[in-house]
Amino acid sequence: MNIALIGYGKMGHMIEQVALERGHRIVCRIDVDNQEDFDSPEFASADVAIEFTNPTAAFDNYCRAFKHHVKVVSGSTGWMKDHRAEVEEMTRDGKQTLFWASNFSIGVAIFSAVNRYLAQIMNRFPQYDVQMEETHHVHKLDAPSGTAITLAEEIVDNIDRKAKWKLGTTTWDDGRVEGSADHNADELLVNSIRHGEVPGIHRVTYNSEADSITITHDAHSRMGFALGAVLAAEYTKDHTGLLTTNDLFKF
Ligand SMILES: NC(=O)C1=CN([C@@H]2O[C@H](COP(=O)(O)OP(=O)(O)OC[C@H]3O[C@@H](n4cnc5c(N)ncnc54)[C@H](O)[C@@H]3O)[C@@H](O)[C@H]2O)C=CC1
Ligand SMILES: O=C(O)C1=N[C@H](C(=O)O)C[C@H](O)C1
Repeated sequence: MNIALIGYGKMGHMIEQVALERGHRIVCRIDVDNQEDFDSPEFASADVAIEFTNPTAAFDNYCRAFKHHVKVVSGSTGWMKDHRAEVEEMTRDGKQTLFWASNFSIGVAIFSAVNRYLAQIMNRFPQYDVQMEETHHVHKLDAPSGTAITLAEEIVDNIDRKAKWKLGTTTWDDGRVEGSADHNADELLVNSIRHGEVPGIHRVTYNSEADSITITHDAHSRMGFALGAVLAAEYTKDHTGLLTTNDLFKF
C-alpha cells in the first residue's frame, strides 16, 4: 500500500523501515520544512498517512490530511485534552478516518487488558491503594505520557474508590522535581520521570501494609511502537471512522 509519513523524526524513520520491510511504498514524507507537500499529488495518492509529530501539531495535521480524504494513523500524544470532541465529530459515521492509540505496541495492549482486570479485582480489596509511574527520555514534551493517561483512565473506570487521575511529580535527571504528590484519597496519582533516552516504562503499583503488587511494561526500543503503527495502517486501509488498538488486537 501507499503510505505518507507526517513527522519524519525518531518514529517516522523507524516506521519507514518497518513499512518498507513489509513491502509498502513511502510516497511522501512531510516535516516542518516541506508543509506544501500536503497539497501534492503524492500525498493525495496515499492510502494512509502515518502521523507522529507532537502535541501541538497533531490536530492540524489530521485536518490537512482529511481535506484530501486521506485516512490517518496517529500516535502523537498530548492533543486529546483540547481536541477530543472535534475529532470524534469529524470521524462520526466514518466521514473521516483516524486510527489513534497512545501506544501501538502489542505489549501495552496486553498490559492494558491485565490493568483493567486487576483494577476490577481490587474492588474487593480496599486495603490496597494504587499509584502509577511512567519514565521516558528527556526530550518528551508531554507529562504524564499518553499511555499513562490511557492506563489511568482504565483504572478510574474500573475501580470504585478512584474518581479521577492526577499528575503528581515530574522528576528530571538533574534532580529537579516539579509538581506535587499531594492528592486526595479518590485521586489516582501519576508520577513522571524524565531520564536519559528511555523509550518508555509504565508501572502500576497496588500497595498495602502487608505487601505490594506491581505490573510493568518496559519498552526495549521504539520498534514495537513502529510495527504496531504499520499494522494499524494495514487495518485502516479497509476500515473507517475512529479506530484504536482494541479494534486491531481484539482485546
Ligand atoms: N503512540 C505510540 O505508540 C507512540 C507515540 N509517540 C508520540 O509520537 C510523537 C512523536 O514522537 P517522536 O517521533 O519520538 O518525536 P520526534 O521529535 O523525534 O519527531 C517528531 C517530528 O515531527 C516533526 N514535526 C513537528 N511539527 C510538525 C508538523 N507541523 N508537520 C510535520 N512534522 C512536524 C518534527 O520536526 C520531528 O521531525 C510524540 O507525541 C510521542 O509522544 C512516540 C512513540 C510511540
Ligand atoms: O514520547 C514517547 O517517546 C512515547 N510516547 C507515547 C506516550 O506518550 O505514551 C508512547 C511511548 O510511551 C513513547
